[in-house]
Amino acid sequence: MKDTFCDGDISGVIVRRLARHEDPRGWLCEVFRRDEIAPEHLPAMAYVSLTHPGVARGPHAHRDQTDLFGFVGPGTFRVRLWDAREGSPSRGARMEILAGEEAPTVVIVPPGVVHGYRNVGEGPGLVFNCPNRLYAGEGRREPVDEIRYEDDPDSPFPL
Ligand SMILES: Cc1cn([C@H]2C[C@H](O)[C@@H](COP(=O)(O)OP(=O)(O)O[C@H]3O[C@H](C)C(=O)[C@H](O)[C@H]3O)O2)c(=O)[nH]c1=O
Repeated sequence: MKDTFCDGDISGVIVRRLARHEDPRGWLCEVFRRDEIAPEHLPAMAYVSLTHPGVARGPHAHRDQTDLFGFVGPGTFRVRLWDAREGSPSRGARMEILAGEEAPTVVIVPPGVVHGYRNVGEGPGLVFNCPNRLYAGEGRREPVDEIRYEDDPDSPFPL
């Protein structure tokens, strides 16, 4: 397992800062559009999770799934990604992104890229994900496509 990483862009990771359309009622952000997203990234489902202040989710990786994370608030997250993929042109690269209420952002994470995020705000934070694969497959009949590192005391992926 690769265990030394340097700051740098990770091949295939897309970070899209969202335009927030504000008016006296509040704001609106487009999250994704079929005419602006690669067909292979089109979502198969969506979920939303709430994370308490100071708490992290991940680091995880997927063998086949691409994640499309949306950080639009409430809350602020420190997102970290690592490229440990054999043969990747950016193997050894790591990225850190601050995202959430003040910086609405979509992060597209290709298969094999290790990723996770920590709520670095003062209150609970919401994140949604629109992955391109169904969780546990059709009818939830398949093994979950997920490699979890959070319980590895020697994990080279600190959140
Ligand atoms: C993702 C998912 C989870 N679940 C259930 C399974 C567990 O009973 C509970 C919590 O799931 P998990 O511990 O996997 O949640 P996280 O640790 O936040 O992981 C998620 O966020 C990290 C950053 C990831 O990258 C994973 O893709 C994603 O699983 O929700 C479902 O029922 N459907 C789903 O689509």
